[in-house]
Amino acid sequence: MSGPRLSPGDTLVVATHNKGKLREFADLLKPFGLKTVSAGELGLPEPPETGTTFEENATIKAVAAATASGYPALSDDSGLCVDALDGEPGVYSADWAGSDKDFSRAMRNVEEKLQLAKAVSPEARTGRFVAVLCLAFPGGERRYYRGEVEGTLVWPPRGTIGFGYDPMFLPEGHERTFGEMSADEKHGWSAGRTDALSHRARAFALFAAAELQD
Ligand SMILES: O=P(O)(O)OP(=O)(O)OP(=O)(O)OC[C@H]1O[C@@H](n2cnc3c(O)ncnc32)[C@H](O)[C@@H]1O
Ligand SMILES: [Mg+2]
Repeated sequence: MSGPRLSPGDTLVVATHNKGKLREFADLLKPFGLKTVSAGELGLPEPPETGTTFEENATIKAVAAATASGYPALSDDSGLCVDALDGEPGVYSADWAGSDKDFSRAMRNVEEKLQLAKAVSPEARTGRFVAVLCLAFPGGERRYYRGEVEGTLVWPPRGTIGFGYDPMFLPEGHERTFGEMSADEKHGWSAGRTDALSHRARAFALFAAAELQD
């Protein structure tokens, strides 16, 4: 690959203010020997996410962090796309929880809209989690990695592990929601593997293969 590279010992800014994502990135990045620091630890503000695609918002967050810090930065823009709701909440997944980040309310909102759409059977309640990672360098170079996982929206929510919409999301081929899975089970990935389960771990596996191997 041409352009700037990441090497063991380098500092990488994890350009998110979401504690759930930060925990997951700490797990995923652990084997690779980078020095990681979060945007919050650096005192960086949360940039307004004015894009209409995951790629645009991931770019805004990574470029802001790389520019302000002078280090390479990895952002994650993600969300839950529900088929019966024409892909909503999608890039607005965080907004549905309001300024107090109340995801019980956000999940109830999804459920109410599914009821209005008469989406009752599991086949009518399909959707996916999407994550787009942007790796941005202070010099302007950017690279993108995307992961998706298909699943079904269940009601009532199940489990208290994880964050966000996890308790409502039953990944295809599994019997437990993300809210009932340990972090390792939700990732479904460890260093050296190419497969993964969650949208974030799938995107991360592509990032690791491209950016963190010799
Ligand atoms: O922008 P940053 O600072 O990274 O944090 P955020 O929470 O605002 O993140 P997004 O803008 O990407 O919004 C995505 C929302 O989608 C939800 N989401 C994304 N990945 C998820 C996951 O693995 N499990 C549950 N919910 C998830 C979560 O609630 C996020 O708040
Ligand atoms: Mg956000």
